[in-house]
Amino acid sequence: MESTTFNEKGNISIHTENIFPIIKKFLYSDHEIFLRELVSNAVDATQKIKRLASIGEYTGELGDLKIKVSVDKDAKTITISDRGLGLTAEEIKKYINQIAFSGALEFVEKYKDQGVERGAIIGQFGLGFYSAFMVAESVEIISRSYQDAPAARWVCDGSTEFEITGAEKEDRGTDIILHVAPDSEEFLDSFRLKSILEKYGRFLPVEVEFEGEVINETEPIWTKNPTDLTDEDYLSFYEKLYPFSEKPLFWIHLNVDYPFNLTGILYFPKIKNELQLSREKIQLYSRQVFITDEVKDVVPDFLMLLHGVIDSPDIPLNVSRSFLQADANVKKINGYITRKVGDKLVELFKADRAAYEEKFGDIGLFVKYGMISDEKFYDKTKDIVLLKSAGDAPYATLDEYREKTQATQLDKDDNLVWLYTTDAAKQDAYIQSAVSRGYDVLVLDTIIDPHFIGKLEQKLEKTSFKRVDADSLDKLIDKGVTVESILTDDEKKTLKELFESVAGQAYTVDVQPLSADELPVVLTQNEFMRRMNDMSKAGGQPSFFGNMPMSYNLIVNANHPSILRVKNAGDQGLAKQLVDLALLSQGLLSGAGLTEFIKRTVAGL
Ligand SMILES: Nc1ncnc2c1ncn2[C@@H]1O[C@H](COP(=O)(O)OP(=O)(O)OP(=O)(O)O)[C@@H](O)[C@H]1O
Repeated sequence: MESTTFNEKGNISIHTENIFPIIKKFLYSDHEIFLRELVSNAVDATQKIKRLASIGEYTGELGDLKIKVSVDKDAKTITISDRGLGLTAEEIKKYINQIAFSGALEFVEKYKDQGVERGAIIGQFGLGFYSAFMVAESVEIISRSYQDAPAARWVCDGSTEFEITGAEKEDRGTDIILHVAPDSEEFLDSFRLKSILEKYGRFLPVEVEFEGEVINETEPIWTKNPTDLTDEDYLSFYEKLYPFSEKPLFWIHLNVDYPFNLTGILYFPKIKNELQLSREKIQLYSRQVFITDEVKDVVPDFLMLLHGVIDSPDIPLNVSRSFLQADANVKKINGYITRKVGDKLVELFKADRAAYEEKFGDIGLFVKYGMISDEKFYDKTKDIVLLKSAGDAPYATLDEYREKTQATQLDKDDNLVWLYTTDAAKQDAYIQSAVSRGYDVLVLDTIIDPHFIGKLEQKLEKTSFKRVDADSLDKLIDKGVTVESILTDDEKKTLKELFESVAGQAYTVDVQPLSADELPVVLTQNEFMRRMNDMSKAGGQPSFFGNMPMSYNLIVNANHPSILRVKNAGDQGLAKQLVDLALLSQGLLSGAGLTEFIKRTVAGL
């Protein structure tokens, strides 16, 4: 067969009339973004003229550099005016007519040897200007360059045709005039316009004036040197970002310029309840332009609980989510933030343990969440995570707690068993009997704790966790001591049947010889089954275990005097009473069962 021998190279051609509507429609999902883009361009133009002046390329007066935004409802126009470097007719043709040819990048390239860093200039894609067409049916540029050239006027109605002519303009700088399209007249509302300006431009580095008022703060504290700032500065900035919030516990000033650029301040909020967690969010900025408060992919999940500001020109902004997740810079930023937060916590712990302990109620959630979700964070914070015991014992670190329990809570195989309660009030009876045996009981009652327990079991050698009601005391920490049974196997069988008939089918009955100091009947929940059940409830997904009812065991203490009485007299009434007491201590006796129990008890008084 003859082989094909095509070999041709060429350029793929794009027809602008096809691509233009796509840019207009889909470049940004949110139409209000046009204002962010145009004001950013004005900021860039202003920064550029300042830079040119500072390196002696521009020797004229800089004058008032305020950017002015105005709206004319009758003429249906929005105007953005700057006193930046301006554009000559040639430059308009070059930078504006060529979509995706960014003058910003070219400027940085040209002047980088004279100290212009990438970070000073916002634009990077050469697309932002066209977002104007999302809201305007035609756009005018009237500009006068700082260079000796006549002013120029460019008009385009959103088709691929444009017109460029001379213009009258005294001042250096650029006016962008949007002739707002009928379907976008909402943007002619000055409240709306002002709120968009404030949202995106609140911390822009050049003053922006709207209706006679400067709407921004040009030097927000995250751009300053931490040594020049006081606690008051940080607190009042927090108040500005999140009015009416409680004071944050502490904060971290982020500042890195290699291998990526990032500044910001992260605050640890005081958490009042777990539901409120995601209400106030971290705000993401790029060169002081607000981008979003959906920082999901930029900030590690567990740090979403924090508040504050992150500013980085290295986060790709105009691209899709999936790209963001895969972006190497974003990954590095994630790692950096995680490390900084870990460092700060260690520093607080070391500097003043008492103060750290006081805050731990609030920050415990971050620390545990972080330890679960990030190995490096686990390593960093494993020595400063604190455990709290029931009663009034002080907080202990993992090592301290190991030391504390080593002598008393080792089982026969040398495994350390850490007992815990998920509800100290409900499980009080169990806690008290464990404590009277000389055991310690941890309080692990937050939503994150089941996962935290799982993580610790995976990381700590020969250590397991059991909830205080998971078994009889003798079995919770199995010391391998066999308690002799007073009863024969036959007698135990009889007792088992008797208790089964009294307890009903919901409970499995197990007759065991336990120490005499244990209760006559204890209701327990197998640790493994209970965890499976809890997990599937928390995950909201039906699972194999989730579909099964909670399983409870009634452990009958074959060595308890009351049980011997039940056996000797075949006393069903006493058996019922003992079972009800066990149910009561788990909060499982209610309704008719409870009423009967009360009646029976009162009658016996
Ligand atoms: N107000 C202005 N004054 C002077 N030059 C401007 C002005 N607005 C736009 N330009 C020039 O036009 C170019 C293209 O602007 P455009 O907003 O499309 O892209 P960009 O700002 O470079 O990048 P991005 O897409 O990230 O905004 C700019 O790089 C700049 O050179």
